[in-house]
Amino acid sequence: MLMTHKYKLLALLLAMTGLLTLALDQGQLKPWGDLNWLDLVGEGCVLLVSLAWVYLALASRPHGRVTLLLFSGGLAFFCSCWLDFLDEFLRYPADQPMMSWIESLPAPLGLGVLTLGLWGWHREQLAINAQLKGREQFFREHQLVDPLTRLNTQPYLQLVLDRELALGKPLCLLAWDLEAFGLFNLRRGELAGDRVLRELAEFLLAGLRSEDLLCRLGGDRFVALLPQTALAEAEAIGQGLGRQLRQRNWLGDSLGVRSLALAAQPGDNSDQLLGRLMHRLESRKGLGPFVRSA
Ligand SMILES: Nc1nc2c(ncn2[C@@H]2O[C@H](COP(=O)(O)OP(=O)(O)OP(=O)(O)O)[C@@H](O)[C@H]2O)c(=O)[nH]1
Repeated sequence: MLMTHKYKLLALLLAMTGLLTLALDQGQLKPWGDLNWLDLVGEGCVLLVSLAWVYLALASRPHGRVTLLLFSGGLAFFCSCWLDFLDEFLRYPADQPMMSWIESLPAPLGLGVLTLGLWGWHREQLAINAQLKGREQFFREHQLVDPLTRLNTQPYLQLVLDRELALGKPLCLLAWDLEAFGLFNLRRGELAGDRVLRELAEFLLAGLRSEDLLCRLGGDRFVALLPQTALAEAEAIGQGLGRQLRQRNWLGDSLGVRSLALAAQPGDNSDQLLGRLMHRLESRKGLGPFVRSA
């Protein structure tokens, strides 16, 4: 990510060398004995922190207005800190206040712009949180995310399931299993297989309700947890999605999807419930898919 911002990094380097040249031109080196080491360490730390802000903003963000605000604000603040630091080594003539202005002005300006950028980042995060609602529910633990589909994985589903079952809330699971996916991979290649998995994840996510939690259970299986849902309602949701799936050409003409709904029973834990679901899915093999693309 950092190298996509090479022009911003270049601007930072230019600002640094420009200010260094200006400071050396305007000031005179202090004698070694006049250096205040405590100030030097303090100013040095602030300088490093300001540099870390710029680095973190650039390393974690793509191009865009918010990134530009964060970078410009961070850069202005960094310039102030840089001159403050150089100040410790240089003495400027008392009758030339220019260096003191250049040193003082960018800091408040930069912090203002940086705050605007953080506000933009906050609004962006709210939008992303809303988008993530169907992918994560109560825990944010990103080792539990499948790198291909960005859906949560089985351990995460079990955490949420155990929590819901312990509360005694009624719920259903809705599962999808690609039929003959291994063969599809062999014929069309793994990359085409990956694309189908990603498309299916996006499709299911878009079709489920915001309170449902969709996870990938490894390989070609997806399971959604439908809280406060009766079996008939879960089956209707599954059938509705199945009808829409038939129109999707990315499924390919050789690929089908089995789908199954299952209600939690009183006293179930996540192992028992998922075990029953997998057993029922397995026993459907060979009976033909619920959904086959047109
Ligand atoms: N492209 C791709 N394939 C995967 C991925 N993970 C698992 N697979 C493949 O998914 C297939 C799953 O095999 P099975 O569970 O036997 O399923 P199937 O081939 O659809 O067979 P049936 O379910 O019996 O119809 C295997 O061939 C795996 O190699 C992945 O991330 N990407």
